Amino acid sequence: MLLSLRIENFALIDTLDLTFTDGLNVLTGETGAGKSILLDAIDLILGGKALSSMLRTGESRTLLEASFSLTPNLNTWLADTDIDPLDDLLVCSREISTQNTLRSRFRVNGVVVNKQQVAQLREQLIEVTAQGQAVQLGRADRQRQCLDGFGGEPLLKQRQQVTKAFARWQNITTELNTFRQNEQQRLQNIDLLRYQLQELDAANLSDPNEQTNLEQELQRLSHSVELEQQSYQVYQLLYEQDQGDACGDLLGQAESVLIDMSQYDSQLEPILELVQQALTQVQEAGSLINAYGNTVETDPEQLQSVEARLMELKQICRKYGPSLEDAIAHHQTIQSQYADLTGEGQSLEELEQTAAEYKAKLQQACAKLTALRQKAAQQLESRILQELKPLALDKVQFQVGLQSISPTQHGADQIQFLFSANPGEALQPLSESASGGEMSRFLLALKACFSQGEGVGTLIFDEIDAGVSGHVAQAIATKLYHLSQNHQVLCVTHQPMIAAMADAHFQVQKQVVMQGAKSARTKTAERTVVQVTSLDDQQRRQELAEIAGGQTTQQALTFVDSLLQQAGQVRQSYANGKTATQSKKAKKRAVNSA
Ligand SMILES: Nc1ncnc2c1ncn2[C@@H]1O[C@H](COP(=O)(O)OP(=O)(O)OP(=O)(O)O)[C@@H](O)[C@H]1O
Repeated sequence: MLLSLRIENFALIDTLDLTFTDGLNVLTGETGAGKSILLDAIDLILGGKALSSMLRTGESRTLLEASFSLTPNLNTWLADTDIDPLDDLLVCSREISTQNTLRSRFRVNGVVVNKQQVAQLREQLIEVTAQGQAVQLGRADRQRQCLDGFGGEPLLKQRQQVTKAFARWQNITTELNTFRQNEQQRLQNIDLLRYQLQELDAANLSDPNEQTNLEQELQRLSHSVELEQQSYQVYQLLYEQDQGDACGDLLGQAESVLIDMSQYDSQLEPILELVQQALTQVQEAGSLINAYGNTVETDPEQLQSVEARLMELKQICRKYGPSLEDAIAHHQTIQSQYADLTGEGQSLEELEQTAAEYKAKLQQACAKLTALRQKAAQQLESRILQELKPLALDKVQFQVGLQSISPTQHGADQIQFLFSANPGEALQPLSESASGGEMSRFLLALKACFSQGEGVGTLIFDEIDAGVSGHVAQAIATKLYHLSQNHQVLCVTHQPMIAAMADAHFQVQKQVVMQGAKSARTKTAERTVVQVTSLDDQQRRQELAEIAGGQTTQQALTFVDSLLQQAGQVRQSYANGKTATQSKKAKKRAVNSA
């Protein structure tokens, strides 16, 4: 429940402190007096859109603060958010400043909070019903929200299921369409890769040095005759010269001479050693070249096969190289691309099957939602009719039309509120057939349907009585009073009958005052100021007379007294009804326990 409101430097308000009561709080005042400014302040505190034009002219900072009584749910929210209760209060404030840019800060019990947190609080603290909502209520989406809200937790949960199922079905449908578009390209790619794979598989590539090795072998095979002859020539030079001494013979001779010499001079021994090593190496080289010469042979078949393989590798490298190493890497890459494109991913058939399954699940979820909506629609129809009856609409017909449409994220139902205020006349869409006053009462009845049990603490009505008069206004007054017995109600009205039902009555006035003269040179200037007075009984009679008749004549005051008497009767009959219901319940409990 809203306990108090403090406003500083906002629109036409300098400073304002208001204390509210439980039950029905009524704000009255002439048109343009500033009633909506107060509601705007409450809206801003709880997350409404801030504009720099909202600040009091000449001021750069506004402070708005509302105190609410705590409820178990609010206590839980405070505990979850790590904010301490403040003397059993919840104090929400908003500071808006305009130094260069518009800045705004929300606080709860002095702790800075963000907009989402304020939005969570708002759901529990206030619900505003304004004239503009009549237009919104004509919209199909708003009517759907109303019906779903009325259906409660099970219906809202099912709607979430539908939203999830729809998102899944939409995703798979997009995937499927993309898959279909890509299919032609995919099949072409598979063909191309298959051809390349066959070619590369056949080439049997594994060693990146194969080409270099084969080129060397080619040289050897194509010069085998020369190599054989030259090997023999080298062997002779080193080892067995036909004519003259071979290198080995000459080194042997040098060795003998050096052996003799070193008998006389031991300094020659290292030289002897070098000659002996040279001799050993020459002998080894001779034996190796001899062996090599024996292996070299002319092999035209091998030469042909090397040439053919080299030709093949060159072609492969031209297509997939430039080097053999690149061609081998390309082979590995296309192997995995081919695997990706063929069968290892999802096939078109699999995707089509999954899409069909998701669609069936979506349809099932929608069907369940439709069934819950049908049930909720029946209940809402009878509840609305029940609530409209005392609002001087006892002959009204109301129906919630449900028409099947293709599934959407909100289900597969087109919802339309159908209404007829006049007996014998066909039901028409609410937005087309209800008059302004009928729409206001419909809004009020709808609010009443939602307002039983736990819910928001404060219901705010901004001129819900627009366009009505006489006994209809009285019916609205009675309904507002009934609502105020379960919730605190804050109501802006021009109707004396509604104002007469108030538990607390505030008069909003706009005055022009002289301000300034802070120094001798400063001129005084006119300023418009909104003031709010909490009326005592006497003041209240005067204000009621003012709004009833426009002047406080004796006649108007007599009318006001009759209104206050009528209000007393409404209170009394509500109290009697409540007592009767309570004793009925007590009796039932006694019977049950006996
Ligand atoms: N941000 C603002 N700055 C200055 N003046 C403003 C601002 N907002 C509203 N006003 C003025 O304050 C006055 C009160 O406006 P408000 O809408 O609160 O009146 P009201 O009492 O709700 O009137 P009605 O009964 O006609 O709806 C009007 O003269 C309006 O032009």
